[in-house]
Amino acid sequence: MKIESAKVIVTSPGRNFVTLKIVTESGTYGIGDATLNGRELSVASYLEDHVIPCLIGRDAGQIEDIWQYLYRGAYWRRGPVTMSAIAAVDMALWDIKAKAAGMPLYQLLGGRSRNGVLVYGHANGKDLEGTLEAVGRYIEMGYKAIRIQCGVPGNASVYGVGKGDLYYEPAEKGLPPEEVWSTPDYLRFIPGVFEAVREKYGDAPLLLHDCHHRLTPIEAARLGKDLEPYRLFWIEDATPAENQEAFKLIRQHTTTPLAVGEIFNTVWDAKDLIQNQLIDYIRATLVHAGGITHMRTIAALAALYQVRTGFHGATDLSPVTMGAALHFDTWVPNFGIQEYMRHTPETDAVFPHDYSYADGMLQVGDKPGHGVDIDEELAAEYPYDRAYLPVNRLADGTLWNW
Ligand SMILES: O=C(O)[C@@H](O)[C@@H](O)[C@H](O)[C@H](O)CO
Ligand SMILES: [Mg+2]
Repeated sequence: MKIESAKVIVTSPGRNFVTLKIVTESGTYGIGDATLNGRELSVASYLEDHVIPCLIGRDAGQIEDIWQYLYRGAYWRRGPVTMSAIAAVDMALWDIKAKAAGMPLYQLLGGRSRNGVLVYGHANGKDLEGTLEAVGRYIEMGYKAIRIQCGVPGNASVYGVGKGDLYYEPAEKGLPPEEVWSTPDYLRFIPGVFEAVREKYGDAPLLLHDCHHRLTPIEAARLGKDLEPYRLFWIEDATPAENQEAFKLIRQHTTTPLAVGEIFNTVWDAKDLIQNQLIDYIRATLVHAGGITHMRTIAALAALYQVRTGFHGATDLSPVTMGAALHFDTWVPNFGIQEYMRHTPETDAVFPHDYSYADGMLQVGDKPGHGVDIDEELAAEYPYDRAYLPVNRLADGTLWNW
């Protein structure tokens, strides 16, 4: 089944998405997500100017060979732009192969390993009262797992406290907004938030929290210890992970489970973390870590060390990633949990899909492929609108991690 054409579709139904569509000579097509929040056009160009010319005429069924060709053949390996481009090709080719086989992608991967995909939603509030109310709303919607982010008194903004409730969009149009951060205020305040949640809603809800790269290892160790009475499911991105050894220091101080990796893009970013059991969940997901082909490598290594998947699933990952990830989640033996930040209705209209939410779980559909499409006409109505993630500074102006 030869690749006849391929194109990149950039659309912005409320936020920017980059999608690759590969069409074979038989007319069967597949789509892949190539969205990299704040750097979208770099991946669009990588695909249009450097990858697509090399795809035309190749056998769409040779998924592994094309993956190796794009990874080794680029000479310059790894990185979010390269690996997001490779991911988009990979997702589209797996979509084609499953459609050609007449089966949903999870069947092609190895069949169903679970009845449904446990997801977590995002309860957040500008203050403790608003956050407690948001947690109640997620419990009423049937969520068993809830991520909790709360405004910190004295701080104008913190990560994860959005403008809305169901939808959280961190990127802003125009140039990067600058935020100010106080770790001492945060470390003093956050344990009390989880104490209040447990007091109000009991021990049953699975509670998660995202530190979003802002702590040093010893600060993360302190927060992990302070949160132990509230038995969190995980704290995420407790400290930047370029130095994977940093997690040793956190691990030796606390039993709060650790998740990391949404900004990872190959197995090499996580190898030492996994092999030394410094983490409990790996957050890397299809769109930024080389697609289904490479995520199988990462998940297989993780399984050897009882590390489970915890795919990133923010709104800046398109429904194409969500759909393909749910097929992976349905199959992968060492599944942990799937993040589920809902997309807006206008985004869902551009990307019709067959996955659905009920009672704290997402279910994949049984259509051949990954079950997500793109309405090109509708997509064309939303031109690209440059937006950036915020930049973070400490009170003295030191540039910090957002
Ligand atoms: O865990 C998460 O979902 C966050 O870390 C994301 O919202 C992240 O900030 C965005 O994906 C960045 O684009
Ligand atoms: Mg995160």
